[in-house]
Amino acid sequence: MPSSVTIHPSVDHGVTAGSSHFHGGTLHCHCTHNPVLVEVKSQLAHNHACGCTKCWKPKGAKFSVVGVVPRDSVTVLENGDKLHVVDPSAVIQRHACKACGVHLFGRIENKDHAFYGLDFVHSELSPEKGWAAPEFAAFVSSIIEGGLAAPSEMAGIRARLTELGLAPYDCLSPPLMDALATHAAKQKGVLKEA
Ligand SMILES: N[C@@H](CCC(=O)N[C@@H](CSCO)C(=O)NCC(=O)O)C(=O)O
Ligand SMILES: [Zn+2]
Ligand SMILES: [Zn+2]
Repeated sequence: MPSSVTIHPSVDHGVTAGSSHFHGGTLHCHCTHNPVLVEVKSQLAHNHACGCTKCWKPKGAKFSVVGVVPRDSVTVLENGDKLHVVDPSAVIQRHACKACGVHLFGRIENKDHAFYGLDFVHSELSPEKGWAAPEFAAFVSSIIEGGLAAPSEMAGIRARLTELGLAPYDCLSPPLMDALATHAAKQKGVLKEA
């Protein structure tokens, strides 16, 4: 089902299923000389296309594709001195290569955050096959904010995402939004038990 509406190179020709026997691999930045090398000893969870302005996207892509792994499964193996945190004030501390700009991992350091303990990683940076497929599209309207789409294009983009099996949301997926809300309700002591 090819389309003139592009999302991200890894999904534009269809979403590739992941392997249930896959347990991680390596991530490499785009530097040809002394690339940053990161090991991820875990399969991805909640892999998704993200339209937000903060996530790293390959050149020409409207969306990022990003998933989460336990932070303890992430190890910088080579050239870690090239990494810097793109926005220290952001909830997700994105560690990017200063030379090529690729984001190697995004870490949540706020212990009170619902997703504390998880790192956001881009499996397209890995030569290994078997990473879990993206399951939905998040922050779709944010591509307008990022100057990557005109409002008039949004119906076609959402239709293409739906055709690819990536349900389009303007935040995270309902289960993840419920997890954030549940965490907040617990912190406020107002969680209603079913
Ligand atoms: N409209 C804003 C939204 C940015 C945003 O909230 N991004 C989410 C999802 S990023 C991964 O899916 C988020 O968690 N942000 C926290 C952070 O990025 O630190 C925009 O587009 O910038
Ligand atoms: Zn680099
Ligand atoms: Zn994002």
